Amino acid sequence: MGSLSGTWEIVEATEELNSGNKTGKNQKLPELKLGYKDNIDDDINKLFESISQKTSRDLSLLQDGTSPKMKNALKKPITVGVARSPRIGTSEPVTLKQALRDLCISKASEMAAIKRLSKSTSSPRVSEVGKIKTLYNAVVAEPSRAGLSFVESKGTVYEVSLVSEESKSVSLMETSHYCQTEVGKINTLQNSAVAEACQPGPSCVESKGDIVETSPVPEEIKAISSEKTSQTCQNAKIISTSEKVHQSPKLAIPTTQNDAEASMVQSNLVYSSTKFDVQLQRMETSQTEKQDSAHSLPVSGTNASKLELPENTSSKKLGNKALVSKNGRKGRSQTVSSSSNSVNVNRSSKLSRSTPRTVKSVIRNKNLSKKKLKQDSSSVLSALTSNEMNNKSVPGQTQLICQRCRCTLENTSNGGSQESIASESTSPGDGVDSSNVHAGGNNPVLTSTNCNRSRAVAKVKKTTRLREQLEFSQSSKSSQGEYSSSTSTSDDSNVSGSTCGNRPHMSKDVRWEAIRHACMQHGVLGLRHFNLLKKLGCGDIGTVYLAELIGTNCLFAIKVMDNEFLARRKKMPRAQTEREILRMLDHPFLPTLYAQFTSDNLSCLVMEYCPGGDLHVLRQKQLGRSFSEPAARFYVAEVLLALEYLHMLGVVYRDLKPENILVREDGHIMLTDFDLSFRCAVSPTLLKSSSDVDPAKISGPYTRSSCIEPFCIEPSCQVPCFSPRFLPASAKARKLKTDLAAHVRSLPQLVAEPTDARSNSFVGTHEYLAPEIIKGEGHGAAVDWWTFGVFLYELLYGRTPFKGCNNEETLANVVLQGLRFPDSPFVSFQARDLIRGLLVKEPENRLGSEKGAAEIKQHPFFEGLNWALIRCAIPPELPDFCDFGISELTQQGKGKYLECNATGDHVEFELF
Ligand SMILES: Nc1ncnc2c1ncn2[C@@H]1O[C@H](COP(=O)(O)OP(=O)(O)OP(=O)(O)O)[C@@H](O)[C@H]1O
Repeated sequence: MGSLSGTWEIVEATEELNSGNKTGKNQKLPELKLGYKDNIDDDINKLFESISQKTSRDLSLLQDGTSPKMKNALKKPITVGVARSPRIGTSEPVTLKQALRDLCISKASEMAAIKRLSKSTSSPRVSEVGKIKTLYNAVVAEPSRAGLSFVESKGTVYEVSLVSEESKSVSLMETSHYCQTEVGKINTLQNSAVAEACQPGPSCVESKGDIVETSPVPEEIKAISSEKTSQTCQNAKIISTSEKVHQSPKLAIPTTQNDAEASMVQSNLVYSSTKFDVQLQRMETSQTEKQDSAHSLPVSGTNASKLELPENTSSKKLGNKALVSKNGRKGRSQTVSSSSNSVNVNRSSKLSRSTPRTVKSVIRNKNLSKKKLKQDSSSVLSALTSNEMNNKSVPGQTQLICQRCRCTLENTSNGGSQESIASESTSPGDGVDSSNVHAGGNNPVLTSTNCNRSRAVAKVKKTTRLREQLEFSQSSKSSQGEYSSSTSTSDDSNVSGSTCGNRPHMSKDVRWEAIRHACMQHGVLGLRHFNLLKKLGCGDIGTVYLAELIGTNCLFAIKVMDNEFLARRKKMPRAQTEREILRMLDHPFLPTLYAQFTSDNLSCLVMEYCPGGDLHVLRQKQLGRSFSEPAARFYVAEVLLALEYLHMLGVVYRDLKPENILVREDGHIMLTDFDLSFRCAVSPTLLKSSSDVDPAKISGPYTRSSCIEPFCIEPSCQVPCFSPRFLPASAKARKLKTDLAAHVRSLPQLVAEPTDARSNSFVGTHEYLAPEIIKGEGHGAAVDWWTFGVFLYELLYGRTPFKGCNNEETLANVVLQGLRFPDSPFVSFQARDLIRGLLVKEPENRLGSEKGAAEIKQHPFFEGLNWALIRCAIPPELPDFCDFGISELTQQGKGKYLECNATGDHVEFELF
């Protein structure tokens, strides 16, 4: 045979087979026709037989000196029933040797594949069956590992719930049949993705074409607590690669970190590729109804997170499957498919009103039960807020009081509504209090009809109860009242009136009572109801006075702004911004706005009074004009929390400096002055942090030791018997700490601060301006981390780091000069390291630019700090803190600083 290989040709010619030997030349080899319907073994056998017969016959002929005519005949194409190429109708000449080799290889491959399959299903490249089996295994294995379970079949709908390790009850029997189809492959792919999403670890699913490979989940990740698991389960990453195009589909289901926010689960599926565009989309195809199966996983609550899988499609369409999240169709999740060649990674996700991914079955310990309770409360609260109380809600008690304030209703109907945080919300109704709403959520609007009011009262009562419940569950050991992450918005009117509101963290404040009482008594609050005692200071847009609400012994700081002046100087927008931001705030380290009104073209903001002066003045009073490190740490920590909160509300502060940090009566701080802030949208995102930690940003001991609250383990807390014998206790403690720190860092991180916000304004204070502002490149939230670094520097060293002889030089230094630390006073490595991380000139490399305050909080400078209880921490001692008694102030203030005609409408006093 070998000697004749060059003379024999086998040409696939299906057409010729069908047309019945048009040339007539093939008639000489009819026995080589192989039928499509014969099985491959028969075909091969026949082929071999024919070839051997012909070969021996021709050989004998040739040897006998047969005519060359016969040789030519042997070169004619023969028809082979089994097409080698999918291009049917075309002929491809193939040598006999090749054909035989192909056949043999093919056969051998088949055999080997079958053999391999019988041993293991791990190799998906064997055949379709192999692939499907592999995929099937992926489905079976992954959910079971990730705590997913299939429960019921509902047509084509896959319901996938996220359950923890404990509740893994997998009913796999129902899944077997669907894996026999291409739909099964798709479903498997998707389920793998979902399963991966629930993996409490950083593993990912890689899909290469039809093949799904699932990386194992590290054991230590599995071992995290179920609470952490549920958090972790919100994050997922899928990397899928089709044959030709690499894709990076991402399934990200970010969730909020705190309990109140946990009620909102956001699903964001980003699945992009060029050829393998994947959308989650239901495809109604009757043809495949039989093939499809649905598997629903047990979910607690009525709203499971559902993924709806496409009903069948042929394998050719696999690359273009659309996977649809049911949530997405309900508007709960976003589905983003990329167009070709663009990997659309939409990391941002919007908080939706979706029902929380509850995991009742998993909640076994008390903590989780509590958390669940809180989630339920908050979800109900948020539901009420969004659905029932939209534009109507106010806390019950205040509502009742304010109902009697005719002024309130008049003001409401008068409009005076101004744009507020939420686009849909307006907040008229002066004299009406605020309601507790989620940040950036719905601001209440009180309607003027009694009917609506009474309905609102009922709802508000309900909400108040819920909020109390929530507050109760959220309360810490602090004796200083409740803290809630929710925000109150006060009413607003630039016409006239007043605001009496109630903010959770100040709900027991007597000043609220005083304001309410005044509201009831006078109807409309105005300047005439205050004794202006002292001018506290004068800013760009207004003057701040210390004032007493007449007859109440309650002191307030009233910021008075002349509207005409503002309009002339085009500063109205700044005043407006400040007013809007103040209305949103409800935080212990940010000012509380008690009321606002307009009198005689003067806009007035009634705020909490801080008798401790500002940090700039306080610093001057320190020994060496700088704060000790513990004092500085205390102040910057509180400022950090305030900034974090502002960022979460979509406020980039931009004007951080000691002058704007006021000291409260109790020694804690209050960040004021928001007229230079800018507001932006925030899209809370859950980031995987293990790979996200950029070691370049953090040097020094960060990698070795870090505050890992709440798992922080001091060496003194070590239980010696838990330490391995061969390790000294301190080494063991260090190792444990490092492990835990690494573990905490590997957990997903909620980023609820604006990371993409942009502004081009040139605002700030020279010595505090970030390089990107000076360069006019556009800036975002990272400017606050720059100023935070300058602020810390100034507190510790008594001067700012880039100060020049004049403003121009200062600006040049900010952009060009490297950071230097003076030799004295002595400042710890950790403090300098933090400053170094913050004062990075490129905003994208700056500490905090990626994950916001959370990134900064983890810095060793704050090690051991109990962030949650910082309000209970004892503030630094205040030097000769001069707290005027109210009577003294009243005596001092009357007529001395201001001339205020309290009885009439006309108010005269020095403004600027
Ligand atoms: N709630 C308050 N309690 C005590 N003092 C306050 C209070 N709010 C403001 N002040 C003081 O009043 C002064 C003027 O404050 P204001 O915010 O109007 O101006 P500013 O801080 O100079 O900012 P800007 O010029 O950007 O408006 C400040 O120096 C501040 O110390």
